[in-house]
Amino acid sequence: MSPIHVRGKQGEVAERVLLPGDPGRAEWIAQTFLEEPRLYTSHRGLLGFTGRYRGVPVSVQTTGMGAPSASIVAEELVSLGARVLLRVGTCGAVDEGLSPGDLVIAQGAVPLDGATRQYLEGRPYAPVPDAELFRALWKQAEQRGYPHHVGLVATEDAFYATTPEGAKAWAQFGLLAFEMEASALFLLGKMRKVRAGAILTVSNRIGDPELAPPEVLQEGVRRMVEVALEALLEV
Ligand SMILES: O=P(O)(O)O[C@H]1O[C@H](CO)[C@@H](O)[C@H]1O
Ligand SMILES: O=c1cc[nH]c(=O)[nH]1
Repeated sequence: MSPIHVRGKQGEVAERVLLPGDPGRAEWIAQTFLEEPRLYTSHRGLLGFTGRYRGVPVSVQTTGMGAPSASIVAEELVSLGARVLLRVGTCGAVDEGLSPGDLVIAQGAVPLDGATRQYLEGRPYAPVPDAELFRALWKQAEQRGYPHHVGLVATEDAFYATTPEGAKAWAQFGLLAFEMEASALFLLGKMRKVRAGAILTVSNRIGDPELAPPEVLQEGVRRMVEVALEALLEV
């Protein structure tokens, strides 16, 4: 029997899973990086593929946008046998030192989202990634010399509610960027005893009306996926 949303069957999802928000990115990753990719679910547009990377089974599963959708997908992936959940996403820069196309390796995610709050039932908590996955991401980015930043991100619900002024206020607490899924994935990693991590590409500055030029964004995403796949093989 398949779960309600991720309509894969037992055995169709690999232990190691990349999690982009965007189904187009999932398809591109599967076609560009995986050997013999096979679609196991397309329900609700949450495309999921399994193939091999350097001979090792890897899945790439769309989360959709936001922690409510990502948490549903993560729970169902775990029920299907996933043991490593690695978000490959985009983010809006807060810190002045970040440029479009740079990579951000999340060391923790401030949980501004409602899904994490509901799971925690009001408890204060600091969602952090799996330490070994985090270390592998950092090492792989460093080895390749790709511009990258390591630190705190915030997971928000309302993309358009965050203003440049609001972002500036967060910058004083060391926040690098905003995104919309990491905190719930990190929390679920701890709750369900699987490894979770997140690497992001800077797609814009908070408040920009447009994303970075396509070629800059595409090269950042390509680097992010390369780093993510190599890190996946280390855990
Ligand atoms: O590019 P993805 O992985 O979707 O990530 C970011 O982009 C979406 C918002 O545009 C949100 O999902 C946010 O987290
Ligand atoms: O949450 C997000 C994600 C990407 N870009 C933003 O501005 N905000």
